[in-house]
Order: sequence, then C-alpha cells, then structure tokens
Amino acid sequence: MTSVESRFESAKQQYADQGVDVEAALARLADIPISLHCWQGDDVAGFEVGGAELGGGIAVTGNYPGVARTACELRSDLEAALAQIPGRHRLNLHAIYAETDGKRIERDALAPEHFSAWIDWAKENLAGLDFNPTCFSHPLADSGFTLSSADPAVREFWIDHCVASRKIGLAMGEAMGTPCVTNVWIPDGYKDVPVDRLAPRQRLAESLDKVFAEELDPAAHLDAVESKLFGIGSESYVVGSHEFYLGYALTRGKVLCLDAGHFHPTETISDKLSAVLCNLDRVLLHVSRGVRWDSDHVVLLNDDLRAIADEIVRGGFEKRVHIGLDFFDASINRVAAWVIGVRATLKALLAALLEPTDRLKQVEADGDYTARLALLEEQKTMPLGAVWDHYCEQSGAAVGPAWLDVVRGYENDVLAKRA
Ligand SMILES: C[C@H](O)[C@H](O)[C@@H](O)C(=O)CO
Ligand SMILES: [Mn+2]
Repeated sequence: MTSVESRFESAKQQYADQGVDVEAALARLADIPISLHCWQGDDVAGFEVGGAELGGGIAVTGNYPGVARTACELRSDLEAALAQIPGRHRLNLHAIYAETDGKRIERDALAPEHFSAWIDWAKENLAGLDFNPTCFSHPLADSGFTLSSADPAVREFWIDHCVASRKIGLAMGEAMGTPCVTNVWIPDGYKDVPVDRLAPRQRLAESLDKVFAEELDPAAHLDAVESKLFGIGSESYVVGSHEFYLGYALTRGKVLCLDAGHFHPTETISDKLSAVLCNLDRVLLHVSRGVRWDSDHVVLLNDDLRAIADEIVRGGFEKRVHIGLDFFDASINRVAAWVIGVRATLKALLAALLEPTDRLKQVEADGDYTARLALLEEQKTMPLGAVWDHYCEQSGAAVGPAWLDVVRGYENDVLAKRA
C-alpha cells in the first residue's frame, strides 16, 4: 500500500467514527463541476481583431511572462491546468475569445460558428461550456454606459450583442448536452454622485427584457445577471446593483450571479446563498478573492471560500449553484493560478462534504450550541489532506505540490518561449 493509500485508509476510519461516509463524499465531489474562467490565461485581453484595451473598470496587474496570445495557446494552457485538477470541469468563455479567421467581426454579428473550435475542443476536454457577452473593452462602452446608455444606438448595439451571445450560449449548451449559463455583466455607472439614479436602471431593465425576449430551452441554456457595488470609474453609482438584479432575477426567473468581490469589503456571499435560494431557482457564483477591494486575487482555501462551500453542501444546493471562478492575476504563472484556484475550491467542497452535517444540524435543533461549537472546531483538524491526496491520485492529478513541478516544466518548455 502506498503512503497515500495508508493515510487515506486511516482517515476514512476517522471520518467513519464521526458518522461520515468518505466514499459517498468523494462520489458527490466528482459530480460538482467548476467553471474555469478562460480570461485568467490572457489577462482578459481576448483575441478580437482590432480589439481595444481592457476597459469596464476592471484591471489586471502584473507582467509575468507567457501570456496566451492565441486561442490555440489558451487551449494548450488550459489543458496543462486541467491535467493537474481532479475531476471533469467546465470552461467559461467571453465573446472576445471568438475565432474569426483574422477578420474583424463586430460583436453584434458574432455567431456560434466563431466558437466552433472551442466547442470541438470542449467535447474532448470538458464537462460543459458557459458564456458571457463582452460589454466592455470597446469604443461603444467608452462612455461608461452600455445597456443602460441614454443613446438608443449604443443600447441597440449592446442589446444585439447580448442576443447574439445567447444564441452562442444555446449552441454551446446543445453541443455539450448540459445547459450553458450565459452571464450578463455590464460596467455601467458613474464616477461621481449622480442626480438621476432611476432612469439608467429603467433603461437597463428595458434593454434586458429585449435581450431575453426569446425563450430558450432551459435544458440547453440559462440566463444569469451579475451585480456589482463599484468599479474603477464607477465608484459612486453602478446601474446594475445587487438590489436591481435581485429584483430582476426574481421577477423574470433568471439566474442571479453573486461575485465574491462585488460587495462591501466586509460583506461575504456565503450567507446570501440560502437567502436568495428561498425564492430563486438557481445562482451562479463568481468565486473571487477581493483584497481591500474587488482586486480579483486567486482564490485560496480561506474562511470565505470554506463558508461558500459549506453553504452549498449543507443546503444540498450542488445542482442549483453553478460554481464559476473569476480572478485574474498576471503577477504569477497563469496556469498555476488556475490550478491553485480550482484545487482550493475543490478542497473547500471536499471539507464541506466530509462534515457530519446531520449530526451538527441535530445538536443545533436541540439547542446544544456548546456541542455545535465544539464539533465544528474539532472538524478543522480532521485529516482532510489525506482524503484530498487520495482523490487526486485516483483521478490522475498530482498529489500535493508535485503539480507545481509539472507546471514549471510546461513553463520552461512552452510559456517561456512566447515572446
Ligand atoms: C471578465 C468578467 O466577466 C468580469 O470579471 C465580471 O464578471 C466582473 O466580475 C467584473 O468585475
Ligand atoms: Mn464576476
């Protein structure tokens, strides 16, 4: 027996003593896909012919070598990351990752054919695809307003882009046999205090109603809307605030996207899950790590991430919460950034799945808050790592930090050779 296996067997017994079935927990974990965000691989630049600088009040810092310059390079980098991540996962694409054969295709004219290479590759490598219209990094977003613009021509352009994006998302969902979540995030807002907070929100609601006018088969496609508190250049007012989208999602039956970096710095999204899922069917998560602001740091196995995973598992929300990642760090190896973030997310889910939740719920229901606190605290030193290592080994992913050597090898052989 290898040391990984002997540590696993002893951990399994320790969890069994707590009433936890480790094999059942691992089977549940294998069934939870994480949607990797393609934009970590190229600093949210995309491959649009004649594309603009990154805009929309989001910023990527760092200049680590090896950024992906083409869709082929990005797919190769994703394969390198996926090889170090146990389980089968999804990919979240933005419209600016279209492949248009060297021709400039305006965003309102994008079509499924511009993503056929992604779809073919996804069939081999992934459990599903998700999608996003790109309503930033474009001259028609320079005013700071897109779907809520006061200019009807600007609004029209972005409505048409979002309609085109839903068709692309639908094609992805049909091809993959699992619904594609197409998420609309817009940067619209004001740097300074506005007088009229209402009119842009009314225009946004009208525009969204036009975007979503056509009913799409939920077996292949789901619509999500993402709120934000502030961005760079929209510090005082964001049109698509949380309250706006919560109301919109509730009244229109849409998926609500909660981005961990899009709330007040001391506000967490974990507590929101059970609250919004009392009335909404589904939630999309953008798991991110804000440091002092919406800085989009790589997610780590910290208290916030564990609390999100705990809420998903304790609520039995695995099929109602779509887990996507959203961070972009250009100061470290970008492939490693994906591996660190996804492995951390899976570890958090595993920790939650290994919790004796029924017992904890029972002591809570009995009013035994002493036992609740004591058992939760004891849980923290249970041998999660031994189960995690077994899961990695069983799935063909590297055990422990060994993945870093493989990613370093890819860096030397491939990334370092990019000019
Ligand atoms: C690139 C993404 O769509 C973007 O990060 C968005 O989801 C967001 O969170 C903006 O702050
Ligand atoms: Mn986001």
